[in-house]
Amino acid sequence: MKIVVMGAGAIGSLFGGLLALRGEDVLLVGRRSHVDAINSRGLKISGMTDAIVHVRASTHPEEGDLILFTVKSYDTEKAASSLIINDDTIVLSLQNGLGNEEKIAEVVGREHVIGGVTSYGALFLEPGHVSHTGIGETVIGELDGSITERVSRLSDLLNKAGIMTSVTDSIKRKIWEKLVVNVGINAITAITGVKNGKLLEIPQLRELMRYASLEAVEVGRKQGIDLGYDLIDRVEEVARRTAENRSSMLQDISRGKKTEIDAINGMIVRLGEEVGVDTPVNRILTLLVRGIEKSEAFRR
Ligand SMILES: NC(=O)C1=CN([C@@H]2O[C@H](COP(=O)(O)OP(=O)(O)OC[C@H]3O[C@@H](n4cnc5c(N)ncnc54)[C@H](OP(=O)(O)O)[C@@H]3O)[C@@H](O)[C@H]2O)C=CC1
Ligand SMILES: CC(C)(CO)C(=O)C(=O)O
Repeated sequence: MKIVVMGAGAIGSLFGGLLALRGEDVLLVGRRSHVDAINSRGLKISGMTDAIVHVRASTHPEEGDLILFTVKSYDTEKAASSLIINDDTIVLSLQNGLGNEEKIAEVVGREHVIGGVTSYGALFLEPGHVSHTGIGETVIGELDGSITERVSRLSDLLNKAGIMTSVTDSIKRKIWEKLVVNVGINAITAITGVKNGKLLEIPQLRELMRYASLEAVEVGRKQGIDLGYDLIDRVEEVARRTAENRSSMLQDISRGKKTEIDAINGMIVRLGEEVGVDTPVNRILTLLVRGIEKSEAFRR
């Protein structure tokens, strides 16, 4: 199986690197400086995995049997348009936020797309070097909920590479559950500059986190997704488990990079409008993050 990683940044390089370490045929597709570093010195993975992986890298995709799709949500359409697929190609999105699978499906065809969420953690340190920062479950599933041979085969492939993976018949709910966690944690940490754990220690931020998550659960339920209100407590549990993390949105803001706000809190606002649920907390969080993205003063 030829594997192409579309968007070899932090998580894509880690997954591609782990698969290549297991002897899989992998091509990492990323930006020029990262590609050049990998082609000259190999991919360095540090942290929870320690390895130099000799894996091919390019700035342009080639045809693949499996495409691991790991660009940020705002790059989805452009990256999907550059894919080269055959009749049997599977495109597995591991992105955060809502709507990525649909955008990819619009470009390559729905039958090619499998959804995924991962609690693995990775950090892009410098060109040619990523850090493996967290281990968690990866869940994949067909968009229509069927349990197919190809999704089971894909799960086996990832498990063989040491990436703990299971198959679900409700990937949409899994994506929503991860979304609710990101809605609760990411924007508030990005605006206030605190690590995830502080959201539990500072009563005002904890209250805000619960309101933002609650709005997301209400919108999801109105959209017909079977989300329980206990999810709000799970958001707190994730903040506790990742207490020392600087959320991905906080990291993006600190580096002066665009954030995934539109696919996270912004998506709750948009969908809330569609189904008639008011989302004032997410609206303000979205406006603040968009404003900070435009403001030099907040770069740390
Ligand atoms: N990092 C993590 O621990 C986790 C991340 N995720 C999700 O996975 C997705 C990716 O996250 P992450 O790896 O952190 O992000 P990164 O920004 O580190 O990785 C994406 C990479 O793709 C590159 N890229 C974008 N478009 C193209 C293109 N057309 N051709 C070549 N390269 C391209 C980007 O370059 P450039 O930056 O120059 O645009 C960047 O290097 C996000 O949705 C994130 O929320 C999910 C779970 C964990
Ligand atoms: C789970 C959490 C909030 C961990 O930091 C995350 O997914 C992120 O930062 O994007």
